[in-house]
Parts: sequence; C-alpha cells; structure tokens
Amino acid sequence: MAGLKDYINNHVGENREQIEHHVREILKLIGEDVEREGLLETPARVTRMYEEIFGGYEVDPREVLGVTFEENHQELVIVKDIVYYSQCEHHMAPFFGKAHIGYIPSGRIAGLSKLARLVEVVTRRLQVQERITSQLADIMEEVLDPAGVMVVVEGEHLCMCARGVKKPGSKTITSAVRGSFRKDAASRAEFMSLIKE
Ligand SMILES: Nc1nc2c(ncn2[C@@H]2O[C@H](COP(=O)(O)OP(=O)(O)OP(=O)(O)O)[C@@H](O)[C@H]2O)c(=O)[nH]1
Ligand SMILES: [Zn+2]
Repeated sequence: MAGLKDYINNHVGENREQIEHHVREILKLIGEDVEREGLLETPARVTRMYEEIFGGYEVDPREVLGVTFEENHQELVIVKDIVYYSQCEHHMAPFFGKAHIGYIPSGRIAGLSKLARLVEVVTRRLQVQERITSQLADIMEEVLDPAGVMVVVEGEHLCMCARGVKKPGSKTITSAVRGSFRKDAASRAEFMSLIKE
C-alpha cells in the first residue's frame, strides 16, 4: 500500500508557478515588500504547504479503504482520536480536531490504519465539518457494507477563534449515523461512551 506522500500529485504540483505568482501578488496587494529577505521564499513555501494540505483532491477515498478482509466479527469496532487538520472552504482558514469512526461489520473488516488514511484524504481539501462527517460515514458504508456506521467529528475553527466572532475554545461536534445505528439508541450510547473514555 502506498504511503500518503504517493497520493500527493495534485493540481498544486501541476500549477506551482502560477500559484507562486498569485501568492506574490497577494503579498504586494496587502502592502508587503516582496523583496525583503523574510518573504523571498514565501510564495514557494506557501505553494509547498498547499501541496500538502490540499493533497487529498486527486485521491479516491474509496481506494484508500480498498484493502478489506473477510472476518466474521459482528460487534462494534471503533478507531477514535484520529487527529485531522483541514481548511474551511469559507475562509480558507484551518480547522482541526479529532475524528472517531465506529462500525459494526457484516462480513468484511477494514485495516485499522486505513480508517486514519481515509480521514487524511477527506480532510486535505477545502471542507466543511459536516461534509467531512457524512463523507466518512458514506464511504465506510459503500466500501464495507457494514451493519451500521457511526462517525463523530470534533473541530475547532480558526475562523471562529482568530477572527470574526472570536470565540476561542468553542468546539463544533458533528455526527453521522448509518444502518443499524439509526434505530439502535443503545449502540449509539455505547459508541459515545467508548469515545469519551
Ligand atoms: N456549517 C459550517 N459553517 C462553517 C464551517 N466553517 C466555517 N463556517 C462558517 O461559515 C460562515 C460563513 O459566513 P459568512 O457570513 O458568509 O462569512 P463571514 O462574514 O466571514 O462570517 P463570520 O465568521 O460570522 O464573520 C461562518 O458562519 C463560519 O462560522 C463548517 O465547517 N461548517
Ligand atoms: Zn471559516
């Protein structure tokens, strides 16, 4: 299985020169001196950073989850505290936190690391937290066809802390449930208590 670096071959890499040019133009427009030493390399650095933080675009998240195994475990499996960093699509400001993914298999299980890779690919794009949450649940459902899936994502949004309404410390929590979790309050409660431990 390829490492995440191997997936990073996206539009940023192809458009490096143009992106550097536009970053330099923005620096000029905010009143900076683009010739001063500290800024000389900044357009190139920002472009390299974009390559990393927007590295999820050309990866099919279904492929990341592609390695699955037949296994007759029909109880809850949770991978919790998967740290992610993403960029909000409204302000292009970072938001970050933890994702928790639980599912009840129905004949197929996923390699555990693949759940964390799935989070990486889905978050390395311009996003909103709600869409990250529902995409994680939908892709789990599509690839593994499990009895149920539950996803909880916690996020702190810099666009709400460092600017605008300025409420540092506020957290957004989003959840998505599919399959048996929809009807079964006890499974939802078990998931919530296990991710809090
Ligand atoms: N639902 C949702 N909203 C988000 C997310 N990230 C940022 N936002 C919100 O997107 C909204 C954009 O609102 P606008 O009124 O267009 O932008 P704005 O004038 O910069 O808004 P303020 O942040 O309130 O100053 C804000 O309320 C942000 O808090 C997200 O992941 N999910
Ligand atoms: Zn924002």
